[in-house]
Amino acid sequence: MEKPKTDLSGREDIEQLMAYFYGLVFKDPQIGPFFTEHRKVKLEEHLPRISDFWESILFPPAAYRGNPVKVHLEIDAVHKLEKNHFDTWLKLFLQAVDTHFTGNKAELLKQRAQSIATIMQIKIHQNGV
Ligand code: HEM
Repeated sequence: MEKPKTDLSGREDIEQLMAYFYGLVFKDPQIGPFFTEHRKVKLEEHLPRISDFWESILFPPAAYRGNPVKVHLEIDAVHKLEKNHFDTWLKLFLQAVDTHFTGNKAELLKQRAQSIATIMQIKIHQNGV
C-alpha cells in the first residue's frame, strides 16, 4: 500500500519536492527550453537555491538572498515569458505539490506560487511587453 500523504515538515521535504518538480519542468516542451537552452541551468546549482527560496517562505528564516522578479525580467528580455509559460509552470507546480503532500504548508506553498507568479507577470507586463 502507498504511504499516506503528509504535510511538508522541513528542508528535506522541500528538496525532494523541487527535485520532482524540476524533473517535470525540464522535460516539458513549453518551459523546459528556458532551463535547458536559454539559460542552461545546472540543476545541482539551481536546486539548493530554489530550496532556499521556498524554505524562506515555509520555514523562515532561511538563506535565500535574491530577487526572483529581477531574474525573470532578465530571462524575459532574452526570450519572452508569456502567460502560457506561467500557466504551464503553475500547473506543474500544483501537480507536484499535490502528488506528494497535503496540509497547511502544502496549501501555503501553492498559494504563494500563484501570487508570486501573478506579481511576476504584472512586473513583466509593466516592463513594456
Ligand atoms: C514562466 C514560468 C517560469 C519560467 C520559464 C522560469 C524560469 C526560470 C529559470 C530559467 C531560472 C534560472 C535562472 C538562472 O539561474 O539563470 C529561474 C530561477 C528562479 N525561478 Fe523561475 N521561472 C518561471 C516562473 C517562476 C515562478 C512563478 C517562481 C516563483 C513562484 C519562480 C521562482 C524562481 C526562483 C526563486 C529562481 C531563482 C532566482 C535566483 O537565482 O535567485 N519562477 N526561473
